[in-house]
Amino acid sequence: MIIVKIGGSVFSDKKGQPENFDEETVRRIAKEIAGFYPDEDFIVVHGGGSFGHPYAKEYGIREGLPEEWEAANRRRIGFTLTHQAMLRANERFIEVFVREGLPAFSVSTSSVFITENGDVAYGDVEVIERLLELKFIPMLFGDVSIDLAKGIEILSGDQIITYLTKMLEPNKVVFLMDVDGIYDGRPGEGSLVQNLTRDEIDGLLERLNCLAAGTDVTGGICNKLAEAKKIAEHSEVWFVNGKVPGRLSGAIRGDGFGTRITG
Ligand SMILES: Nc1ncnc2c1ncn2[C@@H]1O[C@H](COP(=O)(O)OP(=O)(O)OP(=O)(O)O)[C@@H](O)[C@H]1O
Ligand SMILES: C=C(C)CCOP(=O)(O)O
Repeated sequence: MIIVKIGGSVFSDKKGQPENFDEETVRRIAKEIAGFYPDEDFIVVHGGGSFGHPYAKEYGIREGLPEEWEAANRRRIGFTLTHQAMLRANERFIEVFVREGLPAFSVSTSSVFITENGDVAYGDVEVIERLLELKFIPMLFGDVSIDLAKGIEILSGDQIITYLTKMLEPNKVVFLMDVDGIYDGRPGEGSLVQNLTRDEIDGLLERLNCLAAGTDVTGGICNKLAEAKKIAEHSEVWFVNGKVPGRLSGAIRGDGFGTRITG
């Protein structure tokens, strides 16, 4: 089984118009997956991109539910609007995958996971397991979540993958981004790290100025690397450029170009 994360930076321009969707790129990614399906089982998780992130930021979802009624109700509205935006993104993905003959089936993240400060505290993976047995491609997405500590939260696609990896033990996890992999510095300034062991991640996190690296509400590259450290305990992890044809296929085959993290 392979878990593929389609990052928000791959399927949309996060600084562009709200809800812009790069259908061409998503179609090409679907075609690459179709080259390995059904011999290989897949779970696909997509990020928020220009769909969920603007609402999450505008309504301060990560700050949780305040005591005061008016402020809390504004945030409840924002919670719903963020989720609806993610459902619209998800619908676009499902349409493209189905058109390519792939039985992608939407699993609404906020209905199957409960978080505690943004990490999954409880998740029902049985539906996902059954879908896989029946040869579907479960498709999840970064979403809002009911949170045990804060009332409400954002659940990043990256955190979902950590949980799924622990529970389902895939052979490989591939993160698609809009750069060639993990850089030892900012992309364009640092060099591409092609091979990384789990033990080397802490040092890299220290060398990267994590506060400046990501601008979205779920922590950008630093969060991704921190999650990759947990994921690499159970599975090989790849970070590759989802905008470049063939890179996903290379990671799936194991001879790809990007960053490969081993345990
Ligand atoms: N050292 C680094 N290595 C790789 N990418 C980096 C680094 N520093 C900053 N970045 C930026 O991080 C971005 C990827 O993180 P981002 O959170 O946007 O990922 P994503 O998975 O595509 O998005 P989303 O969280 O919306 O799904 C890249 O576009 C890149 O410019
Ligand atoms: C902002 C929302 C709703 C989802 C965030 O998921 P991510 O883009 O995978 O971090």
